[in-house]
Amino acid sequence: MKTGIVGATGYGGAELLRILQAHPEFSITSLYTSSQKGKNIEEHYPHLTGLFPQKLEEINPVKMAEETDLIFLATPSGISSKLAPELVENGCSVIDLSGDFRIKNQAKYEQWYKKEAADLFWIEEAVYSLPELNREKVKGAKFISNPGCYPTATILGLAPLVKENLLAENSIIIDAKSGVSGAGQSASLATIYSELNENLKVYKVNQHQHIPEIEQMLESLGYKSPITFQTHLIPMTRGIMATIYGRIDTKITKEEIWDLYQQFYSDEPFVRLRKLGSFPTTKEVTGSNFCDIGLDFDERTSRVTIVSVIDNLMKGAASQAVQNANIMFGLEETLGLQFSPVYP
Ligand SMILES: NC(=O)C1=CN([C@@H]2O[C@H](COP(=O)(O)OP(=O)(O)OC[C@H]3O[C@@H](n4cnc5c(N)ncnc54)[C@H](OP(=O)(O)O)[C@@H]3O)[C@@H](O)[C@H]2O)C=CC1
Ligand SMILES: CC(=O)N[C@@H](CCC(=O)OP(=O)(O)O)C(=O)O
Repeated sequence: MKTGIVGATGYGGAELLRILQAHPEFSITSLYTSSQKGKNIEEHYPHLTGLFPQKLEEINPVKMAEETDLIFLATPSGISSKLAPELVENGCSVIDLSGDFRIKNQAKYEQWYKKEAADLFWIEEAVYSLPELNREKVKGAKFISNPGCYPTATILGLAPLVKENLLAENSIIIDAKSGVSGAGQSASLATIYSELNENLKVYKVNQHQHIPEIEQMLESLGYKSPITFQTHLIPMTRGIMATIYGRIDTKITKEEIWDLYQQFYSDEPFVRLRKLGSFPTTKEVTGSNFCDIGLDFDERTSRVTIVSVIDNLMKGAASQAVQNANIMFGLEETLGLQFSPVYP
């Protein structure tokens, strides 16, 4: 399949290049840029020296749709809302890694992203796909909206309990931490070494744009109340840890909760559960498409603690996008994604 990437010079795009280089079905034929036309990707990323001969081309949706079967949009929010519809209309399949088509309510998108929403028709056309929860909708789809990084870790951590309606109203609190690559490649004061090194920062308190995405998905699974969701920047390059708390009012034991998770994820190739009372670290999923989950239940407080980790650039972005591409094209879901995490 002829495959193109827009935003290959960014971090998510670079991970797409790494994964697709070894993929047996998706062949990278074209790379597109808004700022580096005519250059080779190795001028931007020396670690890719000698690997991708094609020059970066300018963005022209009609031409792109003629040249490729599938385009990954690894662009900032506010870009794909314009680009994706033209590509799909011209017959190209699209997977958008940005937030532009995830939130199905335009007013909510504008409130949280502080940007103009995409056209409602195209928001509805885009299939939001967290494969473990809605892969059926993806088969044969032409246009996929890939989930956000924090939502992936959070929703996978909560889904088994939410689907069983076990969490009390207004009881979910998510304390999430991300490595700095989550902010992309462009430098900002918050992410430079001297600001971040040996430091821990909370940011976007009660204002994170992933709140409506998580709430939308939890609502579709049956949890109707708002969540408390806070994010922290931690001095490491990659990884997200979402530590999730919720209250369970039904009489239940921790072993029963763990059994529920085991059953829910028993056939999932990319969700790994730790033994009851053991918890994953971010390094244990680095460079992979895994989401690792550990949990405990405190019978004194009736509170469950769930720890869910992913690599933000992989299961949180690029490798999940490839998982979606595999499903879209009727391929084995794990194709090109069966590699171990990078450790240590
Ligand atoms: N980083 C992460 O962990 C995650 C990121 N995402 C989302 O994925 C997308 C990409 O993120 P990330 O790779 O981190 O971001 P980066 O900032 O690292 O890269 C984004 C790329 O987009 C391209 N770009 C910038 N402006 C435009 C434009 N006007 N038109 C077309 N392309 C443009 C740039 O490439 P060029 O200059 O060559 O055009 C740039 O390299 C974002 O929407 C992000 O929110 C989602 C989940 C996790
Ligand atoms: C560490 C860091 O800054 N992370 C980013 C991740 C967001 C992202 O990837 O943007 P989307 O809304 O397109 O998913 C943030 O918190 O805003």
